[in-house]
Amino acid sequence: MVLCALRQPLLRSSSCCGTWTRLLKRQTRGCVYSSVHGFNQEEVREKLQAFPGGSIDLLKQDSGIAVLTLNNPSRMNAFSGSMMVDLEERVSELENWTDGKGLIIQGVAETFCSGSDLNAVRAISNPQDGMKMCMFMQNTLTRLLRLPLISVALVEGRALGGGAELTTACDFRLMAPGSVIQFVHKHMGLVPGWGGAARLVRIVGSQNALKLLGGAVKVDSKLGLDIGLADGVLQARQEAEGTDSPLQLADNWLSRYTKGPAPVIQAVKKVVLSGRELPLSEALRTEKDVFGTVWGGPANLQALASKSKHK
Ligand SMILES: CC[C@H](C(=O)O)C(=O)SCCNC(=O)CCNC(=O)[C@H](O)C(C)(C)COP(=O)(O)OP(=O)(O)OC[C@H]1O[C@@H](n2cnc3c(N)ncnc32)[C@H](O)[C@@H]1OP(=O)(O)O
Repeated sequence: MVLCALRQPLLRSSSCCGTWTRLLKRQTRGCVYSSVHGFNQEEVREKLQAFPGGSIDLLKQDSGIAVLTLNNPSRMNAFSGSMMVDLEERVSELENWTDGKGLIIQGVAETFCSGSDLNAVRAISNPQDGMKMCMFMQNTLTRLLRLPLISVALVEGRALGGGAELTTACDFRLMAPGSVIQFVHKHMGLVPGWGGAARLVRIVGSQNALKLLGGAVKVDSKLGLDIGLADGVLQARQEAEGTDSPLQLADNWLSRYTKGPAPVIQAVKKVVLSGRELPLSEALRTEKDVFGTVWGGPANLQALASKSKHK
């Protein structure tokens, strides 16, 4: 298996500018589907742009933690076609963020995401268009999960359908009180198609995944913690002034894992990613390669010089 995120630096350093390079990068970085699979990214992008609405906004903070915000409040942050394209573009930006360490994904208006925009879904309900959208979103969410950033979905309100799938493309999920993650696909006569089933099995195991998909179960924060879908629950927000917002709480929660130099944090994500996705021999070789990028590096030499103790 090709682990694209780990190989990107090779692509970047050996390529020159120009349209061909950009096209090649876009096709190969997609990881799961390319022209070999009859997938034409540019064609699908054009089709999706015909269903506009909302936006995906990216804020890269000096702390090295970026915030990606789903912004389509009149539709409970459902994914319009143009938001799918936006997401792909924001992921490209993050792939090129050398100083990045962490990522928080949230929705505006105290809710996460109600899945695909049903107006767009109705318009492309034929199998051919459905397949194209599915391949586009699988590519984007695979690249999102493979970013060398430690990512967390901040779930407030509802994460439904494709919104639930999006949470599985993050390393962690934090649930606000009263929030729900629900794979409603069965009720829509569907199964997940954005890679959500494959990822869910890896997060909660096949027994729990079968229950969640087969029963379209509403996962609240308690159940989420019990089965390992949630990694933390935010405290109920006090109305008093000075209490942290959910985003501040998520930022604090994540910062314990992103504290340190970017190359080291990125290396941590890369070795875990390769362990998670690759057969053991390949994961070990990748680990060796990643180890080589930090051994004798500035952070390593500084730690050696300071004779640090780990009491
Ligand atoms: C299944 C797989 C597929 C994929 O993977 O691609 C999908 O994701 S399909 C989408 C699955 N999601 C849904 O079916 C959600 C349907 N909506 C609801 O269940 C409710 O709207 C809910 C629970 C999100 C919110 O209920 P509430 O009573 O609090 O509010 P409203 O229903 O009045 O919703 C407000 C406003 O938002 C519009 N809305 C909500 N979700 C969507 C959506 N996914 N697509 C388009 N529009 C959506 C809703 O129609 C209301 O609009 P209004 O103009 O005020 O009627």
